[in-house]
Amino acid sequence: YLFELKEDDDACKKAQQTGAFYLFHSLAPLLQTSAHRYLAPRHSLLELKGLLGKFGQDAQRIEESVLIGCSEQHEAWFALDLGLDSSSSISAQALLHWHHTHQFCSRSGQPTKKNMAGSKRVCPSNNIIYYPQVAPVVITLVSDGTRCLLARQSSFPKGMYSALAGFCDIGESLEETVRREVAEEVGLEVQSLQYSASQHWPFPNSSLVIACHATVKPGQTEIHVNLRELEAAAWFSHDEVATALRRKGPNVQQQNETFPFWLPPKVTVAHQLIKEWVEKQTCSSLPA
Ligand SMILES: NC(=O)C1=CN([C@@H]2O[C@H](COP(=O)(O)OP(=O)(O)OC[C@H]3O[C@@H](n4cnc5c(N)ncnc54)[C@H](O)[C@@H]3O)[C@@H](O)[C@H]2O)C=CC1
Ligand SMILES: [Mg+2]
Repeated sequence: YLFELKEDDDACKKAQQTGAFYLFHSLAPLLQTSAHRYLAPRHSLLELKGLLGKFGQDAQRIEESVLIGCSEQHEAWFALDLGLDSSSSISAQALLHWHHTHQFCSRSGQPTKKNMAGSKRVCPSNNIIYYPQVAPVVITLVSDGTRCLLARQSSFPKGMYSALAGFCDIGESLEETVRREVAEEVGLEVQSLQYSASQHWPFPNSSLVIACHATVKPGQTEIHVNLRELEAAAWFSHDEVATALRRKGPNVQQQNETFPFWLPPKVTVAHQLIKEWVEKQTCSSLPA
C-alpha cells in the first residue's frame, strides 16, 4: 500500500482524505502535554484545513505534506511543516529536512518538484530523480572480555559517555567501518564483531545507526585516544557500567563516587547496546 501511495499521486491525494496529519514548524514537531508526557497530536484533513484558515494560510499548502507511513488498516500518515516558506515543499523531521535542503537539481540548477507522497523529487528539465538520502553510521561497543570501552566527544553533554561511532565512507562494508573507526578513534585492533540492532537517527541529517559489539584481544588493550575526535576514552568494568545505566543524567550527584558518568538515554540504540553488554556479562558470570 505504501508503495502504491509513493508511486501514484492520485492514490496519495485520495489517502489524504482519510489520513492523519502531524504538524511541524520550521522542522520542530508540534507537541501537546498530556499527563506529564509529550504527545504529537493528529489532525484530520478537515481539521488541518480549519487550522490553515486560522493562520491565514492557503489550503494549497497541504500539497507540501509528505507521507511518513500508514497503519495496518491503511490509514495514511502525513507530516506538514507550516513554518517553512510556501515555495518549499518539504515524513517526519528527517524527510521534511531532506526536502527542505534538496529544492534544486545539482546538475541543472533548476527547482526540483516533489511527488505527492514526498518519496522523491524530480528535475523537470532533465528528469533526474532524487531520492531521500540516509547516511549509514556504525556504533561499536568494544569489549576486552571483562571491560567495555566508552568515550566522549567534547560536544556531548557534561559527564556523558557512549560507545564509539562513525560514518561509513563510500566503498566500505560495515565491518570495514567498524575496524577503521575503532583504529582511528582509540588505536585498537578489532578481533571479532557481532551485529546487535539498528535505529533511524535524524541528527545531524538522516542516519541509519547500525549497532555492533566488538572484541579486542585481551593482551592488546592500550588506548591511544585521537584527541581530534574524542575528548576522552577509557575502559569501564561491568559494575561501573551497570551502575551508570541506573543513573538518570545529566543531574549526576557527586556523592561518594569517584567517576559519576552517565550514559545515553533509553531511546538510543547506544543505550540498548550497552545494556545488552551488561546483561550478557551478568549471564556469563553466573555459576553454571
Ligand atoms: N542513536 C545513537 O544511539 C547514536 C547516534 N550517533 C550518531 O552518529 C553520528 C556519527 O557519530 P560521530 O562519532 O560524530 O561520527 P564520526 O566519528 O564519523 O565523526 C564525525 C565527522 O565525520 C564526518 N562525516 C562524514 N560523513 C558524514 C555525514 N554523512 N554526515 C555528517 N558528518 C559526516 C564529519 O567531518 C563529522 O565531523 C552522530 O551524528 C551521532 O549523532 C552516535 C552514537 C550513538
Ligand atoms: Mg566518532
